[in-house]
Formats: sequence, C-alpha cells, structure tokens
Amino acid sequence: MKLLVKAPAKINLSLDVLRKRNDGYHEVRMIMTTIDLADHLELTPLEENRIEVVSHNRYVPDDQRNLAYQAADLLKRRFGIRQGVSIAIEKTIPVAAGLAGGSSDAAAALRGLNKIWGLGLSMDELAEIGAEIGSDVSFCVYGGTAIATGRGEKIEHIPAPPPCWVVLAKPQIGVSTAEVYRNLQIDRITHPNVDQMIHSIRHSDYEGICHSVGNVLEDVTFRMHPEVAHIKEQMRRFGADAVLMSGSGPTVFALAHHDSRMHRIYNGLKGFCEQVYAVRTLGERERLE
Ligand SMILES: C[C@](O)(CO)[C@H](O)COP(=O)(O)OP(=O)(O)OC[C@H]1O[C@@H](n2ccc(N)nc2=O)[C@H](O)[C@@H]1O
Ligand SMILES: Nc1ncnc2c1ncn2[C@@H]1O[C@H](COP(=O)(O)OP(=O)(O)OP(=O)(O)O)[C@@H](O)[C@H]1O
Repeated sequence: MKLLVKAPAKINLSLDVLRKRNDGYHEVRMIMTTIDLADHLELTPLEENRIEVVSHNRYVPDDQRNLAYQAADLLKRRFGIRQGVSIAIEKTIPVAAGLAGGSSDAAAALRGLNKIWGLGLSMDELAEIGAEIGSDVSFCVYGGTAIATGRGEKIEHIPAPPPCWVVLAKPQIGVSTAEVYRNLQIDRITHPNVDQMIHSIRHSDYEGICHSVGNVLEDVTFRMHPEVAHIKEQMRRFGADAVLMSGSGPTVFALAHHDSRMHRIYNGLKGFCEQVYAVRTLGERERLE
C-alpha cells in the first residue's frame, strides 16, 4: 500500500523569546499557522528492513540527516518495527528558509507511518515523539494555528485567522537557526505583543493581526544579511498589509487581503528575488488528521 501525505509549510505571525534556558534552547512564545505551500511525501513499504529517502533536491540530504528519515527511524526503534519504508519527497517548500520544511516532512512521515504500520498513536503522542526530532515538528504534526511555547513543542490550538494572501520571498542565502538564536541579545529585545495577536485572531480581526505581527529574530538575521531587510522594505513599498520575516529567516512574507495587492507585491518582488510564492493561509487543523 502506497500512502500520499501532505506536508504544509508554516509561518510565524508572532515570535517572542522570553529567556535562554539551561539546556541551550530558548524559551519562546509564538503564533504559528500553516500555509498552502506544501511538500508531498509518498510512503511505500519495502520488503527489506531499511529506510530509503529519495528527494531529487541537491539541498536535501537523502540519508539519516533527513528529518523524515529520522522520524521513520525513531518509530521503528521505539515500536520494534521490522519493516522497511521508501520515502519519496516531492520538495516544494524552499530549504533552510524559516518555513519548517524539514520539520513538516518529519511530521508527515510520523502521521503516514502511524497508519502504514498500524501503530494507533494519537496526534498528541505523535507530536510528543516529533519533539525529539526538532522544536517545530510538534506543531507540524497538527498543522492549523497554534500558540507554541516551551522550546516550541508545547502546542495550544487556536482558531484560524481570517483567510488572506501570503506572498513569500526567499533570498538565495541559507540561514542557520542555531546561529540566529546564538546571536540574539536577550536584554535588547523589543517584545512583540503576542497577546494582542491571539486576541485579534480569536476575533477574526484582520487589521488587528496586521498591526501585531512581530519577530524578535528579525533584527539578528537583518544584521547578518542586510538583503533580507531590503526585501521587507520592498514588500512594504508594494503595499503589503503587514510584512514579517518567518522563523529565523531568511524568508520574508507579506499579508494581503486584496488580489490586486497580492499581484503587485508578487510581480514587484519577482524582479529581484528568484523564489517568490503567493499562497493562501490554511489555518484549519482538521485537514491533516
Ligand atoms: C525559529 C523557529 O523555526 C520558529 O518556529 C524555531 O524556533 C526553530 O525550530 P527548529 O528549526 O525545529 O529548531 P531545532 O532543530 O529544535 O533547533 C535548532 C537549534 O536552534 C536553537 N533553538 C531552537 C529552538 C529554540 N526554542 N531555542 C533555540 O535556541 C538551538 O540552538 C538548536 O540547536
Ligand atoms: N526533509 C528535509 N527537507 C529539507 N531540509 C532537510 C530535510 N531533512 C533535513 N534537512 C536539513 O535541514 C536543514 C534545514 O532545512 P529546513 O528546510 O527544515 O529549514 P527551516 O525551514 O529553516 O526550518 P525551521 O523553520 O524549522 O527552522 C537543511 O539545510 C537540510 O540540510
């Protein structure tokens, strides 16, 4: 039995860091939501007891470094599975972009293999296992819209924001999440208003959402790569309702309510940025279950 599984990207509408923890991670409080930009995984059981990953993407490792491989390996070891699997990844989400591409592939592998191997695990159990692979994996198991706390693995679901366009632009640079967190000066942070964001989402208040976007990692990445700040400036100039860097970057996204505005931002950015996408928000959770 072959199984197709969808792995959507996420954006952070708000990302605050509260403190550095003793385990080297940072205590965060962020609002994440899924968007209609997705990788697709095809899972095929294998006769031999091994894990195979095929992605045909030169930026994505096809071995045990692949997060989808790690998801399969973790389930196999934890539940004593003696079957193999081939994981074909059709990659659409830009790599090392701040959009949780690898994390979402891992989450999709967990969801799919739970079915193929008949493990009967709940979404909460899968999310807990996902946290061992990476901080963003738990959210990606559920998708939807959520408040993420702890190091990102504690998930509280909230309603979807009102649907809108998300125009994404990723410059041709890779950003290391670890390095961005390392360069963050906690005592110099201007904290975004995460509560205001939650309030606006709960009240379906699009303007309120646009006013309360914020990401404390922006300044760090902007200092390391000024071209990312430049993209943000351009998106503003083309009339975005709100602009923010996602995660640790370097992808910057613009929110737009009207089609005409979306087209203007998309076409404007296409001029000097190779990877530009215009997609809808996908904030509902049920679709992935
Ligand atoms: C930037 C975000 O993508 C926002 O959603 C996440 O906070 C990062 O999630 P992720 O890429 O899944 O991160 P992980 O793979 O768990 O960690 C990568 C590295 O980022 C740093 N890291 C990550 C998460 C966190 N809360 N504090 C950290 O300091 C750590 O140095 C860690 O070694
Ligand atoms: N399935 C995968 N897809 C993409 N990258 C992967 C995958 N598995 C492992 N990687 C590795 O992980 C690195 C980070 O890629 P990824 O696309 O997940 O970053 P990201 O979008 O910044 O993630 P996050 O937003 O969670 O920090 C890549 O450079 C790549 O080497």
